Amino acid sequence: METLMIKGGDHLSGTVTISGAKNSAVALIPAAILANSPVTIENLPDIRDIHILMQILSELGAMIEYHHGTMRIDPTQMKPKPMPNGKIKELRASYYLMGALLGKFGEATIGLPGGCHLGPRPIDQHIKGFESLGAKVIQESGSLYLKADSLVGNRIFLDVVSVGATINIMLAASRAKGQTIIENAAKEPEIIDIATILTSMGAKITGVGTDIIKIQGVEELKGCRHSIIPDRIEAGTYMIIAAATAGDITVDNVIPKHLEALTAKLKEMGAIVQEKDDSIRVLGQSYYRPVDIKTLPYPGFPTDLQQPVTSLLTRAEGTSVVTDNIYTSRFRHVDELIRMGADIKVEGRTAVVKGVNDLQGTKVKATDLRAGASLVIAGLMAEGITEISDVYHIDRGYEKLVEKLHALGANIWRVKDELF
Ligand SMILES: CC(=O)N[C@H]1[C@@H](OP(=O)(O)OP(=O)(O)OC[C@H]2O[C@@H](n3ccc(=O)[nH]c3=O)[C@H](O)[C@@H]2O)O[C@H](CO)[C@@H](O)[C@@H]1O
Ligand SMILES: C=C(OP(=O)(O)O)C(=O)O
Repeated sequence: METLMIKGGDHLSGTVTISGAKNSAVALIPAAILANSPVTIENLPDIRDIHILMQILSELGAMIEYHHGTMRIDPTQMKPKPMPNGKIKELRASYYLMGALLGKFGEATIGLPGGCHLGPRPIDQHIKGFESLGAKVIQESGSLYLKADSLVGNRIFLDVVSVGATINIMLAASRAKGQTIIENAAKEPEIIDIATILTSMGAKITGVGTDIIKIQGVEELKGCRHSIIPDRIEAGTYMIIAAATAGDITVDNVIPKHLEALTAKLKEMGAIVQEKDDSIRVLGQSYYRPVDIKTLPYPGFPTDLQQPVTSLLTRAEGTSVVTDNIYTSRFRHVDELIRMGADIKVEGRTAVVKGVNDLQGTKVKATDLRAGASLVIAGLMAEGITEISDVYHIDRGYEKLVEKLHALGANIWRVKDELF
């Protein structure tokens, strides 16, 4: 176990290059299972979730080569082995193995997924989708057993807009007989990335990026080469860091359109944000106006940036209201921020953030991935030294965090925890 140490107060400046998107990568790797020849994925982030998925696929018999962000997955020798426990529970995205294995073998036995604790995270819409395609789904002892003699396309209306269910149904439906129509589909950029790889593999998909996606199933999917889109959540985190440290950071290798909701809020607060074709420069200020933030499915404000932006709002002069409409309890960072001197009250899905003069460094704990990111931001703003424990959560989503922040002038380092 490691602790992250941050000596706050520096104005960060320079250029940071954004890695490939975690939430695309964790779906693209399972998608590769569907091919009948090797798939090569480029621009993979070097993060914990990717290493865990690689181990899971190897256990299932895939041959994997991985060098410098490029992974070659040969799925031709894979077998439908049950995966009830173990690594499956270490990440949320293991649920994509359900759709991918169902599409490839017509069966799968997979433990229920893990991921960040943000309140209940049911997968009923994934199950509804698989059942609509003709699969029998049984849940028993923490695992799902899925079986279909043949998958047949259908019309599926999602009761909630779900990123995971949309992608999972796309994976299975790519190999179903006939057409599947997903209504009330999610529109996140990562969904377009998955549709792009499936299309390169030979699938016929239209409507991605709208709330009606049509998938015409095909008999075979072939190998291909694919490069992952930039991680808009990592990019957004560095944009917030620029604002929080009154710095001047150019966030390079991004798709500025993916970050419009954050850009608008940073400008509303008073930061200067300059967009170019594939970079965004944020010039932070010493004074910020308070703003209200409501998280929504894309293109709304992303829930994954709610925790990071809450840290920034502690610097605004006045009261901001943050409402998370996606998760019922994504506020575990708040107690830690309060320990650092923040004035925040949580009621239900809403956090009321009153600006304070300064945060003070102290010992805090990363309770989940973006809670960890919010504490890093708070630590960079705070007086004195902040010690963040349970860094493994942060390592699920941020490639080379310490190195990237160092290069921007941050005083940040890792220490190995004493065993006793
Ligand atoms: C690996 C990955 O890509 N994770 C992202 C994905 O998670 P994930 O795919 O789990 O999130 P969903 O979009 O599915 O969840 C959105 C909302 O729908 C609810 N829901 C979802 C599925 C379901 O079957 N039933 C149901 O009720 C969830 O509890 C949540 O309240 O999208 C979230 C919303 O942008 C992000 O926070 C996560 O970073
Ligand atoms: C919630 C997140 O991840 P996961 O869905 O993998 O838990 C996240 O990336 O902020």
